[in-house]
Amino acid sequence: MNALAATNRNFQHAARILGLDSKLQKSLLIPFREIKVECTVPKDDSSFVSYIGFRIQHDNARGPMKGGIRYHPEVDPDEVNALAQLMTWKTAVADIPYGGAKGGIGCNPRELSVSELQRVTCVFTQKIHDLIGTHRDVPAPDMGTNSQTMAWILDEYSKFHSYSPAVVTGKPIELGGSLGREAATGRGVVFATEFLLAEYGMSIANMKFAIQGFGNVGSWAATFIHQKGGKVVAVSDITGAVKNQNGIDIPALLKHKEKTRSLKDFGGGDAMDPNDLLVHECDVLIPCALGGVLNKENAADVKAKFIIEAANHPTDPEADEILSRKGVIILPDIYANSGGVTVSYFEWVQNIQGFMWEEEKVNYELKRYMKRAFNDIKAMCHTYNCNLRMGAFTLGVNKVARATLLRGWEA
Ligand SMILES: NC(=O)C1=CN([C@@H]2O[C@H](COP(=O)(O)OP(=O)(O)OC[C@H]3O[C@@H](n4cnc5c(N)ncnc54)[C@H](O)[C@@H]3O)[C@@H](O)[C@H]2O)C=CC1
Ligand SMILES: O=C(O)CCC(=O)C(=O)O
Repeated sequence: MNALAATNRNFQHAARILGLDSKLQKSLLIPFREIKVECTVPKDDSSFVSYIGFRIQHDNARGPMKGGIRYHPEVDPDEVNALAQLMTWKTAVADIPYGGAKGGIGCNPRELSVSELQRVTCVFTQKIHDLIGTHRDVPAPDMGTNSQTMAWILDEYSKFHSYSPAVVTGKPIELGGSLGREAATGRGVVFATEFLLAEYGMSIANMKFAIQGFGNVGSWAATFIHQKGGKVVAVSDITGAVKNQNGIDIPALLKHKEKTRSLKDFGGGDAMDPNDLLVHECDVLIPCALGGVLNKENAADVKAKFIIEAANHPTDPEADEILSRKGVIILPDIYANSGGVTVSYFEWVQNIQGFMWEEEKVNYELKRYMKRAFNDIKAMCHTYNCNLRMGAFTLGVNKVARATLLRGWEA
């Protein structure tokens, strides 16, 4: 099932539970605006290459639209649309004053030089600069992009408008980025994991974790789990996978990856087939890479008792049903990975105030927001007798529906 169909299905299920008016349901699903642009840039060898870029602005009932920009060869409009919609529910679950958006360019950043990436980013920004803005739509990093990408967007945007650091978040600290944003999604994932495990009288120490993806989110999540005494028994990324039943030395793996840009040939574990990571023996599985990786082909073979959705939309609805029948507890993406956008919100607030917070304050507030959202989701699960995904969806959809109605929406 494609990402958009799956996301719509979860939304419709939540809307039915909430008893939302059918016309309002339809209106909430249709994106506010869909932008598709062609980005042609010279390569370093002077030949030209063209990419399609998207920015889908899903909803702005609760505030400016917010969400990352992804550079990946598989970016397609339906997937960006689904990810934009997920941002709308995520910002509502986190209770931060934003709507949802997402962007993407269908390129492979691993095959482009730094100057080629800069040119693609600048052309994309030239095409969308009129439609983003501090109080309109605020991009951030996602897969394949990082603080440098945000610095280029900020620079290009500022050529058309006044200098506006709050037009993007996830920036370098030197340009008004927030302390703690780089690690925030992984840190939030680990807070969320602790809150969930505590419900079952468990903690991270000595539990076994398997992590798919070792980029921004995966590497920070692995680092914090390792620090808290959890055993990361398997890690994979696009270059390969490594396992060690006694727990991988994560700082050593980070050093190896920094040196070789790969997980291959790491001395502190055995190589494994990356396709086996999701069904590896562990207590907690944390997908931190692509969407749709848990599906009807592999769900029955998952060994984990808990799945923490650090990636966006890693579990399709068929897998959801299979896993639920097996008794696997899934902490959904729109809550589990909301630490990133929550600290993006803190960054935006700091930029608007022209003030910088200490990192301790950022991390303290992040934990507080994540705890509140967890309790709010639990309350919805209790009210509607539903699982955590529907608890999070009903929480998010209800807030957006109420804001839409209060602003005067009429059928
Ligand atoms: N960066 C952020 O603040 C946030 C990211 N997310 C989500 O987290 C996920 C990861 O994002 P980032 O860490 O930022 O991206 P990233 O680009 O820093 O890292 C992605 C990782 O996934 C790996 N990967 C790609 N294809 C793979 C495959 N087929 N098998 C195994 N690994 C594969 C890459 O090698 C890399 O290690 C995405 O789903 C993203 O939407 C969600 C919320 C915020
Ligand atoms: O930090 C942000 O604004 C958005 C991060 C993001 O794209 C996501 O949560 O999926």
